[in-house]
Amino acid sequence: MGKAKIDAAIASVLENGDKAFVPYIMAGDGGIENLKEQILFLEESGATVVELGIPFSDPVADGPVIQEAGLRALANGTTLAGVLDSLEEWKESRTIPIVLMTYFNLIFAYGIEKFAERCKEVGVDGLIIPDVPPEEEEMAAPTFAKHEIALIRLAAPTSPQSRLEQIAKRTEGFLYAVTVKGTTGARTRYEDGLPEYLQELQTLSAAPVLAGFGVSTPEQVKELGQYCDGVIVGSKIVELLAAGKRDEIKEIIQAAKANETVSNL
Ligand SMILES: O=P(O)(O)OC[C@@H](O)[C@@H](O)c1c[nH]c2ccccc12
Repeated sequence: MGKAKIDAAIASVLENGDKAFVPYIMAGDGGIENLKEQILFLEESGATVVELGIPFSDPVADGPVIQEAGLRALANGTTLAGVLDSLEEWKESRTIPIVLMTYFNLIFAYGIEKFAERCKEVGVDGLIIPDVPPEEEEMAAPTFAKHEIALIRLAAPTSPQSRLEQIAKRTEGFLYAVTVKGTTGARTRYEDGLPEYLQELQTLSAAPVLAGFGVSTPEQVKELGQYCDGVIVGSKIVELLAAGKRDEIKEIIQAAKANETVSNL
């Protein structure tokens, strides 16, 4: 459970010569009653960890596709407490680790200690909290550490070197390497110097480095995988799941498995 479960899941794909694949979905998009089936589909399709977004009224780091999914989820009554209850109900049915992506306001309103305890109870293994910078994480990080919940830190191409070092040293579970400046969403082109940036993060980080933001095709998954330990895909998965295009989701996940290289980054 917790951080150790994420560590083991990623280590096992890497030992196999594959890359980790982390799909992001918005909890409650399509109805909270379908959350179990959606996550089990991702598990069966070969995902390594699921990143589960909690809908929020002011999603400052989200691009348009995820914002809309959040609005749909809020419109059908999805709440943080409701998502946690759902995860608890069927926790024995899944083996895939769960990482919640949530803004700090929701955690603060819930109560940091109570939230950490509840995460442990329902089988949440890690957290991504995009609006808590390293300078401010002290108010919550020790509580999550006490409950062995991984706090996954985000590194951005705009972070200065000293900050990247600090983030890479502290991260737990994996290091989330943000590949582009700006919000989430599909892109057709990466920043110049991305391979070097990812390789540098690999040398700084003791934890696996996973790249996310703007990845949407099986080809991009393969390309990026050459420079890091795996990829995270959000907007494209959200879009395909809402459209019922599950075969395309499987193709994207499979691209992380096939251990071949392509080069036109
Ligand atoms: O949607 P993209 O471009 O594939 O990027 C992943 C991303 O959506 C997911 O990890 C995420 C959703 N909301 C976030 C907020 C901050 C950081 C990351 C996220």
